[in-house]
Amino acid sequence: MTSKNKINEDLANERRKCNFNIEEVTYILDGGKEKTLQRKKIEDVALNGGASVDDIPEEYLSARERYENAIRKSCIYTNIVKNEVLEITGIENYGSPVLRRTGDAFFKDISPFMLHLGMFVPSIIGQCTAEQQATWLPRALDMKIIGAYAQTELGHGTFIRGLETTATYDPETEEFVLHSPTITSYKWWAGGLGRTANHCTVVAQLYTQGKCHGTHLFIVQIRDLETHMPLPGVKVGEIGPRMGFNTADNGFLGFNNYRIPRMNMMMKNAQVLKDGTYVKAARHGKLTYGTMVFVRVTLVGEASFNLAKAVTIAVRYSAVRRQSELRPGSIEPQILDYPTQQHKLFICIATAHAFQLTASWLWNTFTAVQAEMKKGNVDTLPELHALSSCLKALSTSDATAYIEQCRFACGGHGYMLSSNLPFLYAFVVATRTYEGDYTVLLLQTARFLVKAWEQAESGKVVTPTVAYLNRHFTTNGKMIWDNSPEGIIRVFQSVAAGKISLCVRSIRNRITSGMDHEDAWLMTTVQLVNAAEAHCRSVILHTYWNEIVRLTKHSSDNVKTVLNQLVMLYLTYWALERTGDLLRYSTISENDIDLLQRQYEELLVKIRPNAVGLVDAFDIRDEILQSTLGSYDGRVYERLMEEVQKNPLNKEPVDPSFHKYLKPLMKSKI
Ligand SMILES: CCCCCCCCCCCCCCCCCCCCCCC/C=C/C(=O)SCCNC(=O)CCNC(=O)[C@H](O)C(C)(C)COP(=O)(O)OP(=O)(O)OC[C@H]1O[C@@H](n2cnc3c(N)ncnc32)[C@H](O)[C@@H]1OP(=O)(O)O
Ligand SMILES: Cc1cc2nc3c(=O)[nH]c(=O)nc-3n(C[C@H](O)[C@H](O)[C@H](O)COP(=O)(O)OP(=O)(O)OC[C@H]3O[C@@H](n4cnc5c(N)ncnc54)[C@H](O)[C@@H]3O)c2cc1C
Repeated sequence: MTSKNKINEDLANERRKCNFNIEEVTYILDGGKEKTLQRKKIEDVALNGGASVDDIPEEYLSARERYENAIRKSCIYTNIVKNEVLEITGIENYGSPVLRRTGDAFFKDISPFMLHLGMFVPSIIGQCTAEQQATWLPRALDMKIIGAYAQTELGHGTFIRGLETTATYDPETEEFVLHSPTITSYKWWAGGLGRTANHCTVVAQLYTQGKCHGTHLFIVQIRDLETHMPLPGVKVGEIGPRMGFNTADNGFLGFNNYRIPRMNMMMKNAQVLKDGTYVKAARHGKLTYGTMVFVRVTLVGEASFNLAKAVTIAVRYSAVRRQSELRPGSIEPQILDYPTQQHKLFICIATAHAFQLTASWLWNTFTAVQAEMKKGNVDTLPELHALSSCLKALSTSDATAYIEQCRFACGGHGYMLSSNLPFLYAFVVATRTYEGDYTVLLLQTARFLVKAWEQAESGKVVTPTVAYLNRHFTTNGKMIWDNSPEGIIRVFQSVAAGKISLCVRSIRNRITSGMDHEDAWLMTTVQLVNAAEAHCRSVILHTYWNEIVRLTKHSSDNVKTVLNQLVMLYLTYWALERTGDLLRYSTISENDIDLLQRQYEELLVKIRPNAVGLVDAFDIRDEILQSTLGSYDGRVYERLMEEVQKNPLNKEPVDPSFHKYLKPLMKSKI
């Protein structure tokens, strides 16, 4: 709770109705009581200065004012983090998602420092040797240098091998010469690059001794540290207004034979020696893509957090908002009482839980794979790549759709920027594209699935996340429908196995009828995306259920009950969404589907009294929510009115345009 105002009576009633211990659920979502306490401590220190409050809301500012304001607040926040938060929590908390999320109290949109922290620093950690890290990391962590991640070009984002920027080694001077040979080779999109960064990670085609060795990463200084002027040979600027990310100064960058020292190549996975000899660390061809894998992993948690924000706003608002009448003359119901509203919102609560628990599980998988790679074992990397790709794709896509659903659930007021829902949508919809487009990433997962299918077909035991493929070859016919959580999960795995099997059959049939492998694959990609989506859905369902069982073992009865209701709602919702698939791949009958529908509607009724408690359990402070509709105290109408007072258009009773344009128009003769 963050508000000291009187609580709206409807919300107060909702909280009285809640029958479970809210803190217990918060601890589960945060990963334990210690983590919750640590988070609260960080939030207390970082937010108690009230630095986040803008006199004029940022949406009223011009592009230049907005950017300057974002820089001002980024510096305030950075100083708080450096001087106060990390003092208490220790430097190891530097990259903590808690810091990133607390930062949302300062920005409705995004900090221009985000890419420095989210990708430049991780690229130094993941792609540099220990010696290089010693040179760059302390300066970057201390914000002595500010970086961006410049990979995408005007002509290519998805197809990294097609990037055109070149880095040609010159052994005479022991330097790389960076060059942008075409208009399409200009770097485009990098966050923080346009106005803020003085350094960046540049991804370029490495040439040495006359041979191209593919894309590699380089640390490049682009601006003078004193004057901030672009250095000679560097052309840099901002790309222009966007749907969101408007305070992130996404930029363009071109080089004209611009020289950097040899040691500015990030050399953890490959090196160029002084004489120009190329030495490859022969472990895995795609280790230079590591920063993207890291960010994809973190984005699953981001999807959960942003959805949790949206549904907190929408559920609280739905408890306060009253509309229509159920019977003539009766009191108007809270809109949260409409089953259709519950149908829109409770799946969002469940999805935020599913993604949060999946994100933690994925993070553990990521760190385990990292540990193996440190020992030289890269065997688990393909599975991590397949998992992080599809989980990034689905979590960002679902979060986008559900945030929009939360906005719809708030009617007209949800369309106001002050609700924060449009900002959340514009921010999250970009995650479906950046760091790997939705379709492209699912096709990466599909490659892995087809290979796993072939292994299972030849009798090999496959890795745990696709172990259901082994079962597919030992069972005959359709999966027996079973309404238990485990039963539903098994059926979803059978759907995935069935779809992968169809893809393999299609590819083989096409090859048999004369197509080459590439065309056969291409013609099957619609099915492959579908199969990868089904696989990923089964992974999420399985992980969510397993984690709830594990994490609620010692919970109080009511917490166990409500979290079980949510996970059952999630399983049932997806079963109903996919009845076509279930009819095709399992023995489910029409009667079973009717039962599922009834079970779903009963779950809505059961969850209803705890809905506000459930969003309170996300424990997102008002400063972070930044919403007129979603604050803890439910003073929705008062806040909407207060916001009107901040509108510069209301400063004067008569707008100057009246005298300039309207009046002459009104006076003019036809
Ligand atoms: C003191 C100061 C304190 C300040 C206080 C502030 C505190 C806050 C601190 C908090 C910080 C926390 C940070 C959290 C951050 C969270 C939010 C971050 C927000 C970030 C915003 C990001 C903005 C966006 C950035 C970008 O978009 S960057 C650009 C991203 N680009 C892409 O993703 C491109 C997508 N394309 C690809 O990945 C590839 O091209 C491709 C995979 C599609 C194809 O590649 P390629 O053609 O080379 O490969 P093939 O298809 O031929 O496949 C060959 C085989 O290689 C395998 N493969 C492919 N990729 C990988 C991989 N990555 N890993 C492993 N293997 C891989 C394929 O599977 C193939 O294998 P096979 O042959 O066996 O099948
Ligand atoms: C807000 C935002 C911030 C960004 N920040 C950064 C940054 O900091 N640094 C950076 O380097 N980049 C950044 N990017 C760029 C981002 O990574 C790319 O836009 C993204 O990877 C998609 O690539 P693209 O734009 O080339 O899309 P395209 O690849 O051109 O995609 C267009 C369409 O073609 C389809 N398509 C493409 N290839 C295939 C294929 N092989 N099979 C089937 N369909 C295909 C896609 O599915 C999509 O529908 C950012 C982008 C945005 C929107």
